Amino acid sequence: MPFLSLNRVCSHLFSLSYPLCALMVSRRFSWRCRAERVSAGYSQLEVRKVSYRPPGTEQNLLNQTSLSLQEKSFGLIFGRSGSGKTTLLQLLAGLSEPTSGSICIQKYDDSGNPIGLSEVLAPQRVGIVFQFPERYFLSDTILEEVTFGWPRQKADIPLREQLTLKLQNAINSVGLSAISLDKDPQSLSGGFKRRLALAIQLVQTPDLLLLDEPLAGLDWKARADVVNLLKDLKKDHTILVVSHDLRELYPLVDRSWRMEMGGVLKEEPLPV
Ligand SMILES: Nc1ncnc2c1ncn2[C@@H]1O[C@H](COP(=O)(O)OP(=O)(O)OP(=O)(O)O)[C@@H](O)[C@H]1O
Repeated sequence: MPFLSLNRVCSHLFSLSYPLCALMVSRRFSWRCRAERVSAGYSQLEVRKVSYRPPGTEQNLLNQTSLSLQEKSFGLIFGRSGSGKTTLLQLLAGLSEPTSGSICIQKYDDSGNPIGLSEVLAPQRVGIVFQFPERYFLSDTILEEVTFGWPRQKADIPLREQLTLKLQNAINSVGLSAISLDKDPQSLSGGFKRRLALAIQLVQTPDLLLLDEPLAGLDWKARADVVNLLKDLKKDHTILVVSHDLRELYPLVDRSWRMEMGGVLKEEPLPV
């Protein structure tokens, strides 16, 4: 199969002509820019006194955990193995329910005053990349992997337009646009597999991106590559990472917390 450009892919995927795809994408970009210019204030992820005890067990894995993370900033949770870091990410992603406490998004005006009530963080607004995400790739091509579960021929024009834009944004933002989308995901290098794992989440346009040990198992070159990518993604996304690789991620970090054994979270500068 020849190299598939993004425009070609869009038309192939949704049965549209290339000029129509290009028009849809450029129109959407101009709407987006206009919408961004008028926005004011900011929103913040707020975890409020969350405790978690798995059903049928006697012990809390998380105890009165609280944190807040402003949009478009980078938070890092570190701490000993088994302290509860991944458990917290799972709660944020909606994979388990807190036993008590709340996880929400609060909006603020430019002076830092809360606007209205906080909203519960819906699972569909969160993207999570697990440790070693490449182990969960299912498809034969990058395109199928990123668009897994999408409607094919039957989608109406507005939906096709929306999906085309999402695909283009996700592929561009992780730097995969120079790679043929018909490539087998398993043939990619370690660093590019991580890029693909991020694109799979970004295509859903999440408000919050959660990453569990994003540098684990990569060689030094791929690690540097992923750190640079995260630095770029931070400009447009709110990112919360669990990692032991403190030195490499240090330059990106806006806020950090230590998870102590027993699931107690404390805000603390990185010990590097
Ligand atoms: N469903 C469950 N039921 C009971 N115990 C659990 C459950 N899930 C996790 N645990 C335990 O909770 C503790 C915290 O696990 P978690 O994976 O969150 O730790 P972690 O800090 O992410 O560790 P690591 O850095 O090794 O990934 C561990 O002791 C784990 O065995």
